[in-house]
Amino acid sequence: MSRLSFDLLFLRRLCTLLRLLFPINKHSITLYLTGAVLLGTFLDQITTYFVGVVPSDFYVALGNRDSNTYKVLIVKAVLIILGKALTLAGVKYVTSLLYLRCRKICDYALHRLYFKRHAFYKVNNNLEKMDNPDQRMTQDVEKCTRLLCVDLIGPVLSAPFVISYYAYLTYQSTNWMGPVAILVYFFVATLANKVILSPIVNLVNEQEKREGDFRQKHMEIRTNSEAIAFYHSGLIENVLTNQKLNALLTAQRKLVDWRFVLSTELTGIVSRTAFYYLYLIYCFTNLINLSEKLGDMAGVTHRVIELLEEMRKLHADCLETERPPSTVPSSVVVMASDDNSDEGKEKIRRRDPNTIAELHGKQLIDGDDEEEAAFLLQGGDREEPDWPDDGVALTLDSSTLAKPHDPNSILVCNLSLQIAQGQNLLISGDSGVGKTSLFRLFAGLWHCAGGKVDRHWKTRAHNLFFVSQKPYLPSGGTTLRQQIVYPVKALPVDKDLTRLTNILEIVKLEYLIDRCGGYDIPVDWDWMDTLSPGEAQRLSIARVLYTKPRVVFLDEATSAIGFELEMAIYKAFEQEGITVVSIGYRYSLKQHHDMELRLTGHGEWKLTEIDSASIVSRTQSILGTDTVLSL
Ligand SMILES: Nc1ncnc2c1ncn2[C@@H]1O[C@H](COP(=O)(O)OP(=O)(O)OP(=O)(O)O)[C@@H](O)[C@H]1O
Repeated sequence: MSRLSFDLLFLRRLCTLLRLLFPINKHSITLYLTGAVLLGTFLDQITTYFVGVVPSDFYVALGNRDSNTYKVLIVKAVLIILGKALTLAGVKYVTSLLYLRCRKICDYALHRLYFKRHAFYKVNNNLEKMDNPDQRMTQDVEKCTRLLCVDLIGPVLSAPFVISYYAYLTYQSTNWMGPVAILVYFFVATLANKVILSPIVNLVNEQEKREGDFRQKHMEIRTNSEAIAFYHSGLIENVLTNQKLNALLTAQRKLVDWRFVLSTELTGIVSRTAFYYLYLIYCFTNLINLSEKLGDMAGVTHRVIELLEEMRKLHADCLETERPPSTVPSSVVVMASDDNSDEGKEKIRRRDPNTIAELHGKQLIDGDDEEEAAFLLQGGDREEPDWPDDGVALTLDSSTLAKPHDPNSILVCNLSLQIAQGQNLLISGDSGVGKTSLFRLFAGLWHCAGGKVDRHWKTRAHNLFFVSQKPYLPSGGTTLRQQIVYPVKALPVDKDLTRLTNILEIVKLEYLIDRCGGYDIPVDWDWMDTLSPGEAQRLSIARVLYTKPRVVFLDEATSAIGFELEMAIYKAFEQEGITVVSIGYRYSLKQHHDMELRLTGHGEWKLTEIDSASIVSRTQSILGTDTVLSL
């Protein structure tokens, strides 16, 4: 790991961060908020000055026994205290709004790069040297923006003025009341804190929970990155993750609003005790504290901007240029509705920004990512012409596959093969020999060490559908419909219900309809934890039957399902005209395939035709004729 410190690299990264958070244009809300913070800090300093000098006026009036001046001073003091309370609370409120805005901008920008194409797969699978990207996007971004907006911006920008001014005043006067007042302030403020803070405990609790949910979502993406990458569903995950972020920010906003009330009351007490000649000491102490915070910020800024830079590089070099044009991934979030109306298509063609916001959540940075906008807006538009189609999905031409970062560790050597519609292929071989890695190559997640892969179709779910070894079911609040139609985004469409029920009957999961209270009720249990491995596999198969891809890639996708149901599932694939490429060990699987590619280790392989008739008779002899014929 590279050593990060407070150096030129930090300054460069700080500039990147500032450019991201404070874009210089007339719509830049963060710039306006920073202006408001500065104005508030300035006003706060003025009121602090008056709070400091008003006691001395009282001394003069009391010494002269001047009751008229004393009365005027009382009114003046009350106004000053109110002013101080308001400015301090105002500064706190505006800095908190600035922090929330900056956090949102920073996380949205990182999410956009993270979920675009397969960046999340690369950064999570050690294909790029990047530790804990999830922590960088959650905790580190939070800390970095909080330190910058809440702790540093106001004091750093106003420090030169405040220090020189109070240095001048201290030089001119002295007063023994200072330490006593500070002590009184300390006791009163502590007492007031204790009483007034109680109601916000619940809000803090909620905020912590939301923080945990947000982190958990990123953990989920990290753990299931391969499955999600196979689904090419980065964009729907982006939407789901932003939902968690927004729930967290809403909880934080409530807290900020409450603290606004709180600080208005507290500052009424606080402001009674400021003295300008002690203020200088306070300012210096503050600056010493700030240097500590600046150090903290340097650490997290390195981590956050390093991730941003790495992902930008990844998109610039690897994901775009290392692929032939036909392999540009097309992670499209398609709406699971039959919105084939002319109006719907027209909206999509026009790239209506409201449609994007409606479907995918509003992105803060408009950006000029034409390619991304095109992907997002192609939803449902299946009439768009594909590439020339001769029924061949993929061609491997003398392809050599090796483990990432280890070109000498060859898994498959010089393989020439075509994946074509109507030709079911079984891939077999011992554990760890490279079967799943071949799927990674087919899906464009890994690249060839030699030879080439030609993709004849766009990598979309309705063309090529990958079902990974470990089923992936998005967690919390997900409806049954969303689980079935994944990776497209679910919309309640009544006319789909019969079809969904038929599919659930094929995979024998119809009881889930009752258990979930229908198709469109968000369930409050975790799908992965609650469903058995066999049920999770059957739900993954239901997705295939819903999507009806031209070719499905099944990585031991029926390993936890009984023989009879497996037969029924393969029969359903055949009826739907879905070509199957399976990885599996079971002998009985052979009868559903035309060819077998056997990986024998050390890069060697054997491609043979399968004699289905002899397989069926052998399976019959093992399982009994009646069982097989009845299917
Ligand atoms: N990201 C990675 N980086 C380096 N090596 C990897 C990575 N992913 C997998 N491998 C290694 O590549 C080899 C092939 O893995 P693969 O998952 O293709 O095996 P498999 O044949 O599908 O095994 P199984 O039948 O047990 O699922 C294994 O030795 C595995 O440890």
